[in-house]
Amino acid sequence: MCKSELHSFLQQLPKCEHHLHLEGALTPQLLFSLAAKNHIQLPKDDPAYASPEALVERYRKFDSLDDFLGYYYIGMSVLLHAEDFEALAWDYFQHAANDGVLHAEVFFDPQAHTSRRVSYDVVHSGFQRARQRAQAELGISSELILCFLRHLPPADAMSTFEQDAVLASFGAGGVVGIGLDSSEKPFPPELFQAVYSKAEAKGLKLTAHAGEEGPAEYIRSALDTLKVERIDHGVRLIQDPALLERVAAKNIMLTICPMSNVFLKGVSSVAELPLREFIDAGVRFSINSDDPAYFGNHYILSNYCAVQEAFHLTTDEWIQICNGSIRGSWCSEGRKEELLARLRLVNSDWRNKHHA
Ligand SMILES: Nc1ncnc2[nH]cnc12
Ligand SMILES: [Zn+2]
Repeated sequence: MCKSELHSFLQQLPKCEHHLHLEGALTPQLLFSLAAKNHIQLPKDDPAYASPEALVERYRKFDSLDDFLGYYYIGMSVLLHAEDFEALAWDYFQHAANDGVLHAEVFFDPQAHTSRRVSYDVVHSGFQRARQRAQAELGISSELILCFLRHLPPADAMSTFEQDAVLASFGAGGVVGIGLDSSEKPFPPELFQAVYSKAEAKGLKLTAHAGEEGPAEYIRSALDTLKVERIDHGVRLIQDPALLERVAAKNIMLTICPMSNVFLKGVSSVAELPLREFIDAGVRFSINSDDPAYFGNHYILSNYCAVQEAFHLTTDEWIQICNGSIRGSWCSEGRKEELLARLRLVNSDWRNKHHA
């Protein structure tokens, strides 16, 4: 629970999450229980794997994206069966529901599983079951975004994209778009132009991580060469005023992850993020949790609260942020209307209570 007076308002806002790695929702508790169930030996030479508590302590000391990614890829080695992927995603959706998420567009990393001989169908079917359950039991609509790992060769991304099971999951299979993640430097977006161009031809939505640790130039390249309509993170946009103006004019949405940036030492506190500058320049952004199980259990509401405590936004500014985040979502127009109606209701309730 955050300290802000606006906590109940922030809780009730109809949230859309656009930047959440399902594998990053693997809590140390679930990690250890799946390791035991699946007889996976966790690294013996790293004291962090002595217990879930020791792992939580280690996660507090990440010093960079790559330091985190080392643990992220070891963590997911416990996921073997469709029911494991389902349990992982279901755990996330329950947190999301508690935090007032009504729509979630979630990333997953197929190459990190197929390279361990876990088939795409196993991964996808587990996530699908959790998505259906989230819709039926929690009222959360969701989409999947298939991410390519940029530290692997672009040819690997292409051969993943072209697998029959992958192609079959686009559209009705819940995969609405593609993304690009993992170590940002030295893997500039343009390396992946060919696979993005194929995805565009299939009508998929396009996004990419850029400007998290990498330079603003990576944001420009993601826009120019990959033709993305969103940028994941994008905080380094502040270093290039002309590009910032272009992003604002084109209504490109940044999917910002405040607590992730603090945990991975991109900034020393949330207050250091250029959010005031983005708001003043008309840059659209949504607020997200990235890998909450690795970043102090800061799910989306906790990220909203951290932003409020750092920037003291007005309720009108929050309504603006949520409005942009709904409009920038990749759900149907009908679903957007439902979410916007909910937002109007929260706004009018708040006004009635506080301006009566
Ligand atoms: N924050 C992040 N940046 C890049 N790749 C990731 N994969 C999971 N989380 C990530
Ligand atoms: Zn991310």
